[in-house]
Amino acid sequence: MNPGNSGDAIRLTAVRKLYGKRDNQVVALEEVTTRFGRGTFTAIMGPSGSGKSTLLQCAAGLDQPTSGSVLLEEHELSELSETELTKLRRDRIGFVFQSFNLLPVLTVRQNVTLPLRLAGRKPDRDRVARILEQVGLAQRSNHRPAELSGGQQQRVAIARALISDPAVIFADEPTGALDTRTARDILGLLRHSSRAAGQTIVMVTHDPVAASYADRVLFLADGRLAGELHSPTAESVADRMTRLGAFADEGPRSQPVANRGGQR
Ligand SMILES: Nc1ncnc2c1ncn2[C@@H]1O[C@H](COP(=O)(O)OP(=O)(O)OP(=O)(O)O)[C@@H](O)[C@H]1O
Repeated sequence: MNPGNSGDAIRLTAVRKLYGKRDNQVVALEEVTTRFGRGTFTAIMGPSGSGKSTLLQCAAGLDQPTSGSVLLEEHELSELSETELTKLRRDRIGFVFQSFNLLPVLTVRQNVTLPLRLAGRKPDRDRVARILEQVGLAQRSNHRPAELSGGQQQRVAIARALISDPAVIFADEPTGALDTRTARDILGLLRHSSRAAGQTIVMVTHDPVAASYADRVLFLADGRLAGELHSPTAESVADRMTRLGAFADEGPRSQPVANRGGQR
């Protein structure tokens, strides 16, 4: 292990990401430097198009920065081959997306154990039972996704992310498709994973209430870091988002009061 990195699960240094060519080039990320401590839960917020998903994709090794470095545990991602990256993602990273990405023909149990079986590992019966219990799906293990509610499907996706005991879980709008109550269950589950199991959670969200479950919120604006909040509350997050102009077209109540012209 890199001795200088013992407290960090992920470290980004001067990460830049450009899309497109010359005259229609988009700067999605500009000089982003930050770290994600082991066992911490971070929410990433910012206006639409500010680079949140790009940051998540680069940090998870799903996309390559144009320049800069991403260290995930002791691995410099740009130095890994595609095969090594695939193995790292499979063994050390869990993903949860808004769209669940479950396979409709498989049962809950088969969906949850799929990552292990793809990796040629035999699922441990007790562990599978424990995780299904933890996400409240013990009674549903033989059902197919179409027989479950949206919240239950998202819990299957979380169980699937947890099954290989990943060091890091990346979640992109994991509660975007869920009602408020179900969303809170899911967020509680993610928070529990960081507190009880020491997993590092990085979650993109638009929702200040969802972000308030995290230990820290990172704000992005125009591809740059625009501050962070520790021990966030829904109110403090909403206030910061309003100042970043994120809610600008949602009506007069959410307009900044004190600032003119969007200045911060
Ligand atoms: N594959 C791509 N090709 C070209 N431009 C892209 C691509 N992916 C993202 N972008 C651009 O990069 C910028 C950042 O996009 P990104 O999806 O990371 O933002 P975001 O903050 O996640 O947005 P949202 O909240 O709307 O999902 C945007 O201007 C977007 O149009």
